[in-house]
Amino acid sequence: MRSLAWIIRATKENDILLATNPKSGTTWLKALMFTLLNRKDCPITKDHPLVTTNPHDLVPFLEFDLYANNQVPDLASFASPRLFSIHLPFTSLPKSVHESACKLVYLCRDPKDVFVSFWHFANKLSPQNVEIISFEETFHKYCKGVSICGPFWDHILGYWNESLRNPEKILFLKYEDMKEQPRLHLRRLAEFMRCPFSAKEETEGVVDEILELCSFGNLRNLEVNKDGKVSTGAESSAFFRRGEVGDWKNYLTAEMGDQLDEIIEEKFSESGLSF
Ligand SMILES: Nc1ncnc2c1ncn2[C@@H]1O[C@H](COP(=O)(O)OS(=O)(=O)O)[C@@H](OP(=O)(O)O)[C@H]1O
Repeated sequence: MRSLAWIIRATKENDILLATNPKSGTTWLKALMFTLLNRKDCPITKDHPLVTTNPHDLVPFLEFDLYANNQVPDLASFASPRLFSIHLPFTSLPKSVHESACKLVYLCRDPKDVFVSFWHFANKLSPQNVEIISFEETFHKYCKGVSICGPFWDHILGYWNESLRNPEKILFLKYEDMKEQPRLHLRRLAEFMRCPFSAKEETEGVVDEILELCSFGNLRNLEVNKDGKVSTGAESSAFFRRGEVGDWKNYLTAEMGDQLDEIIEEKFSESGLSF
């Protein structure tokens, strides 16, 4: 990842950033946040942008898409409020994010499911002539904190602690909670993004319409996500695997599960966070 001090220096007051550790449900939240924010201009019809465009091309990553090959991307062309995404750890965010009134939504997920999701994703993206990465070796590294955005505990705790200090600035969400009570958390998200549901929308069932549009089953079965590629060249289908809570049980041995649980307990016990 590039040096990031210069990224987001143009952060505006009403920008909204989605921050995640990879494989925590970014694609889902991108779809939900895009749909929430743009629902006046893009009502939920068969012509909705999500029907023809993968969520990653609607909400770009600052570090992987916009700044990857361009030191001065044209951020002004994005409609306000602008919606961007980042995988950066909290400690890598530049001053402008802290100093502006821009808002951050952080989504985390059970690290065991994140690991399994990441391993599948990395193998799916490997060129065919490259040996697929070993499950055991990758697991060993993950437990030691070796992963693309640093130790998962630092990534999560960085945003978690700040969300406790500054709840107006950071909304901290969990994938598992979103799965369990999607309506509740979608309403919280809409409030936080300064676009709460009106009484009329509530009566008309817009909450459920958005959840259905952005559901795993719906997005995965769209042509664009079955056969298409995102702008970075990755297959769209790679972002939709199972979308379940607890799939780690199908891949990690009981010992591996215990090992990760011990690390989770050790790293998070004093934080009030649990998985
Ligand atoms: N709509 C929806 N609802 C619920 N879950 C979903 C959805 N879309 C994608 N997914 C699942 O999210 C996992 C991919 O994580 P990310 O989107 O964070 O990947 S990435 O970091 O953007 O590459 C990956 O999880 P696993 O299935 O466990 O691998 C996806 O299947």
